[in-house]
Amino acid sequence: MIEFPRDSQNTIPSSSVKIVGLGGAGTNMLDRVVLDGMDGAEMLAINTDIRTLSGSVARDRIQLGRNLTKGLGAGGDPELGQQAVLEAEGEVRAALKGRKIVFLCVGLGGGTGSGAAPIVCRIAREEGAFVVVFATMPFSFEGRRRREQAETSLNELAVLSNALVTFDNTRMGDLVLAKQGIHEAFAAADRMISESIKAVIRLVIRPGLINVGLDDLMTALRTTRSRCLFGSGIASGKDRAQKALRNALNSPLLDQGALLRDTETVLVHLCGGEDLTLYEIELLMQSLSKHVPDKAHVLFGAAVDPSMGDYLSITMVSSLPEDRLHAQRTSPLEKPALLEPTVGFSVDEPEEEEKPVAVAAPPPPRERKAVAPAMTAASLFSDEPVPTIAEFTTVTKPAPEPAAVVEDDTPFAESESSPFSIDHSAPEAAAVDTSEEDFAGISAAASVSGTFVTNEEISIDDDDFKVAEEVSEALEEEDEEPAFFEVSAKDDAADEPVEATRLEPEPESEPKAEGKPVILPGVFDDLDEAFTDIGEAAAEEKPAAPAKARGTGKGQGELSFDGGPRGRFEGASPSLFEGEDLDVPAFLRKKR
Ligand SMILES: Nc1nc2c(ncn2[C@@H]2O[C@H](COP(=O)(O)OP(=O)(O)OP(=O)(O)O)[C@@H](O)[C@H]2O)c(=O)[nH]1
Repeated sequence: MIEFPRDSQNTIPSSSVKIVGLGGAGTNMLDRVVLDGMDGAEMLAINTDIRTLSGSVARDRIQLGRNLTKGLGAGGDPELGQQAVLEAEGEVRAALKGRKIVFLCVGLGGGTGSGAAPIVCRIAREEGAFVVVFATMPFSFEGRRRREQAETSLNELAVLSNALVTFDNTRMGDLVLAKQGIHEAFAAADRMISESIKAVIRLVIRPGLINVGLDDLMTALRTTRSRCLFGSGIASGKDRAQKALRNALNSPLLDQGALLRDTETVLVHLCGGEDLTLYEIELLMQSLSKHVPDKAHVLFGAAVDPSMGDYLSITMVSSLPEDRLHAQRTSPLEKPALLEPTVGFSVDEPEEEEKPVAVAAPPPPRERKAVAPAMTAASLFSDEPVPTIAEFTTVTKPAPEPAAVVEDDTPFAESESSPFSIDHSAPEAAAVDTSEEDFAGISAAASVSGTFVTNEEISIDDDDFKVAEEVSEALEEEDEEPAFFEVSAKDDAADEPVEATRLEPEPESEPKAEGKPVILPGVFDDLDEAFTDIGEAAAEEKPAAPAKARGTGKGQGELSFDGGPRGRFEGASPSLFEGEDLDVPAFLRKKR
């Protein structure tokens, strides 16, 4: 059923809207909103950390815990964050007084955000505001403690807020290439959150032909143990309605549209320029109805905004009970390879639509064998250019803990402010506690790595995706033995898929990693760098890098720069490309 709410009194004046950024992450999100340009709302930054606070572009700022934390952050302790906000309760209350709607942006997992968010939320509600919380959950690599702190705070916010929109940083991190830095992952998350906030604000404050009110928003975002689904898309030109809808359905928070299939209520808002026609609206709503259950309650709003020009935007907001969300996530995606990921509002680029997704593949000259490639399902969806040289590296599974995974709070506890300020590009700064054993394991693993070179681009079809998914799943299995895959390239012109066959570990004498470290795709650079530094140190007859950050370098004596270990390719005829033996690991070839 489609419902057309017509009560224009239900919308609120923009002067009554306040966007609050709380804690380090919240302040960064708020800054992103300000920098992206958001009219019609006041911005307020709240934090314990005076350094981050004073760097914020928000006009209004409140420092928490002046006496308690004395300008420093809460050091990852929510208890401290809670006491700090209670110290400034009067100031917070005064700043929120008279607001009709408050958007609270916060990164959960740290001390200030997790501890103070429920209290700020309560104060805003007591002041009569409708409170929408945008909260991020920590990356999985941040460790269990942060995740638990985030969950506790999230549960409180679910009860206290009117609407809760949750973003999983890990999930949004999938939007960037695995090898890109954590800054990129945070930036991608912030962009998406900023677009979501702007879309929701537009939805409720822009006067429309058919208005959407706060009660509609509340209906769409029921809070008790449910998570928000959100998608928005924008397009112009011919078929703009269809394209905008497709872009919205591609939003990662809708799991490429899959999550809508189980929803009960969807709020849909369209906005176009003065040439927006009823016919377009009807077409779009008809298409949307194919993606939601027949019984779904569709709340609909539309607005004409001359500044949209030829563009048409669609915003969809819904929610799904958490148990169904988990069930959905464990079921396989249906057509993932055909959909491109979008970050919040995506502008349709018709020329790029036809391009096949490209992935580097091994060349045909002779069938090559390699062990678990650094290829994940996420990397297949990335619209970043795909390299033509794909490095395939041994990936072994953890026992007991992966070397590159941080299980405690160390990197953030060490910093008084947002982890955003950590220089992750410096390997010494990263909390990679690589043991001697791990390092030996990594050397052994690296010695059997190979490199494939290709100039070809191949298109990915569903079968190829399944292969990638299988590889990806193997990488995620917790209690597995080392996962080895034989990867072969077939002739794409003949429309044959890339194949990856799981291999049973061979009992031969080849050195295998005993410590079973996980080499995550994102740490390849660091490892490569570590090897390079050790190689340089050896060449200059200097001691290798300090053991704490880099491992001890044990086993490096076996690595020779002349010829180099050939691992699995030992004895095979060399694969030469532009005078280089591709069977020798790349980091060794660099040193020649
Ligand atoms: N999206 C996004 N998430 C961030 C950013 N910085 C940190 N986070 C996430 O937010 C969580 C909380 O970090 P902060 O906001 O810096 O911590 P805090 O709430 O200020 O707490 P304290 O630092 O203990 O005072 C982290 O665990 C990260 O998962 C950011 O810039 N963007």
